[in-house]
Amino acid sequence: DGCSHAGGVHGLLPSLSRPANHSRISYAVMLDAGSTGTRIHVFTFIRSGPDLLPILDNEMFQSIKPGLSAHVDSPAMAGHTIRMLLKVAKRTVPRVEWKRTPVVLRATAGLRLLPRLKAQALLEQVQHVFDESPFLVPDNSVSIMDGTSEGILAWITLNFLTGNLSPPIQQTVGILDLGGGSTQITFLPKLRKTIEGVPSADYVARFDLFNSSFELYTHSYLGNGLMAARLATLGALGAEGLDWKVYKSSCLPKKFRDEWSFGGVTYQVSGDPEGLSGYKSCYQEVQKVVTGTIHQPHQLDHTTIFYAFSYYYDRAVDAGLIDGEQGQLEVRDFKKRAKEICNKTSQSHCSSPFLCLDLTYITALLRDGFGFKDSAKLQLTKKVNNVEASWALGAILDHFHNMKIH
Ligand SMILES: Nc1ccn([C@@H]2O[C@H](COP(=O)(O)OP(=O)(O)O)[C@@H](O)[C@H]2O)c(=O)n1
Repeated sequence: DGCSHAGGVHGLLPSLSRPANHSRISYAVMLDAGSTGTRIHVFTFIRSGPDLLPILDNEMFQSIKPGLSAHVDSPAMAGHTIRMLLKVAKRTVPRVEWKRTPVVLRATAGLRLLPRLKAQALLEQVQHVFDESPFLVPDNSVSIMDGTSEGILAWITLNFLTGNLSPPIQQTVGILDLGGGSTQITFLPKLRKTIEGVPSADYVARFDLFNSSFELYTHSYLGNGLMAARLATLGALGAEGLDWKVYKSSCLPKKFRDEWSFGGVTYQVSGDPEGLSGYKSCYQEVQKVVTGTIHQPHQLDHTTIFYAFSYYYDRAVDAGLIDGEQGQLEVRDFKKRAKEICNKTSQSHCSSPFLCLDLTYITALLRDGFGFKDSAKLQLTKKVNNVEASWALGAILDHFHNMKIH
């Protein structure tokens, strides 16, 4: 991951109501403490009034691996990570603006999965680095974000970047986010039945924007991110990384054996040398991680376009399904490629030993989990107009506009 400059996302404001002399440039820094890495987003906005959405002029982005949870037993390293990333903010934001520029960190599934006190110790290190920094440190600047907010804020980002949030709001896009620890689905239902059919109240989120209230279907599944799903498939979720224990799966190449780490724990993993291999047995294994846990929304029709990012995008690239920053796929394309990779015993299977498992899991999650049809179209996305597809931008917009998410 390198740095990127956004070209400027315009046309989101009704310019009539914006006297030029009242608009000013402001900066905001959001750190995303994910389960597989920590990232910094430095946003440059042109703001004209508290009631209007700002124009996003630029995003500077950089990331560091692994995530903070890998430093669970050495919290000082977490502080070091944050100090390194804040250097990007110092280089990007003019010195005179530092004390007016808010810095915020939100942690996702990696820290949600840790014992409370251990996560707390990591966050205290972050808070300490923030307090020593020259930036504006708002109240509640360092915390673990709940899964519902993660889904809604990513929905806000993608709809802001695709120009769907400027009034009058007509068409919106849905989002599918596949992290390491958790996965999110969020969309604006067109049918009342979708809201009425939710299993519990926390599948519905409301917030206000331009005097309209939105009611979204959203849910975050902790333990169904791609790395957590690997662990669950291997039967190692919640288990310790014991030296003598080898976790096996028919999704891995028969002769493969290696160490694999997630969330600060290292596991011995291997294929099943005497047992089964290939797509069919792999599908049965990953299906167990999906069925019974994922709710199928009443309506996932063809009229709502879903933007799929994070690991959906990364694995589509690894599998050679798309190249470039965006590409359209159907759910059946994941299935077809999963079959090809899992049923192939050649070298390529061994050079990316987890690709069969990952593609098969993505296929099962989309079809058996959420209930997408094979013909459902997904917009695979890394960036829109040069800005990262992530909840980070939505979180900053919420910080400035207080959308009263509940
Ligand atoms: N700005 C971002 C954030 C995450 N990601 C990708 O998202 C995936 C994992 O997300 P994550 O580590 O935040 O996982 P969770 O903590 O959300 O479960 C990785 O493939 C990252 O490379 C990205 O491409 N760009």
